[in-house]
Amino acid sequence: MMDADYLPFHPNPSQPAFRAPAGAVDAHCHVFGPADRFPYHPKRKYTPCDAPKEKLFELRDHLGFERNVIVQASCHGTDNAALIDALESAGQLARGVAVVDPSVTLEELQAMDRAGVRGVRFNFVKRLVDSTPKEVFLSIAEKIKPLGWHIVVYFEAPDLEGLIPFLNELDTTIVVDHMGRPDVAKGVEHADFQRFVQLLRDNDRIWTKVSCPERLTLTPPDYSDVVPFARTLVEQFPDRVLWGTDWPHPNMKSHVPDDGHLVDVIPRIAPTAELQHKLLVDNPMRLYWSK
Ligand SMILES: O=C(O)c1cc(C(=O)O)oc(=O)c1
Repeated sequence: MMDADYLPFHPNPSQPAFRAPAGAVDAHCHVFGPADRFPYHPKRKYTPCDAPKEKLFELRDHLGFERNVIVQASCHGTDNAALIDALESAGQLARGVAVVDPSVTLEELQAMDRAGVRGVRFNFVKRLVDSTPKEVFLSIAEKIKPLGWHIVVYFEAPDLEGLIPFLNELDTTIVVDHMGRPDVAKGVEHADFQRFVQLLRDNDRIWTKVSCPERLTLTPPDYSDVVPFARTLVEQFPDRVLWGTDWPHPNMKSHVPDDGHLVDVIPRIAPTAELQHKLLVDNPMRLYWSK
């Protein structure tokens, strides 16, 4: 049963005004359960409502998108069964990012690759996971090399400085979730966000998702205070940005985001058709559908 204070995803999101280009990819979303088929992990730090693949694919069509990149969420730990099931149902219309144990075998990784997995996720957010020794992550990074997978990392802005040496040890494409979660109260010019911008300037193998204004805004459900952060990244790194709904929006406290409204933020952060095409089609297709 979901946590007492858990806010389930929006039951009927609005139709976005923004029309996504043909082939648009929701490059960050999750599937949860259903718990009776895919139980939540005993070590999870939250218990969500069920958010099955059927609802995800329904939302994809409702928002005018064509493909999904489904990211393993911490509530399922390293049991990727729900993710794999969704990938097998979607065929070429979905790819995945898994969370694996250091004991994972090459055969298991190859089976995930055949299902559509193209990366692993390293989660550093303390309220979501217990900390994992860097050596463990480095051993996983070694194991995925034969697959040519990339690494998605989820951390908060205060963690960045300490993580930079570790990120520099990962010699594969790295995708940072949700812009590294900047504190929008500090503004784009603050040293913290500038450190993140500099990280991408210094490392052309580091990408970022310009997602989750709903998590970062100080003025929910208005997302204007987050727009300058995402727009800076889209304009400075147009070939290394991805966008996602983050449906079903786990652990939201301030409000239940309307996915149609999230889509309508896109033209504000990617103000030209060319930038929108890179963000929603070219970049995710290059990273997830190039093999
Ligand atoms: O901020 C969060 O609570 C959150 C959690 C997860 C997860 O549990 O994996 O993933 C996300 O992208 C965001």
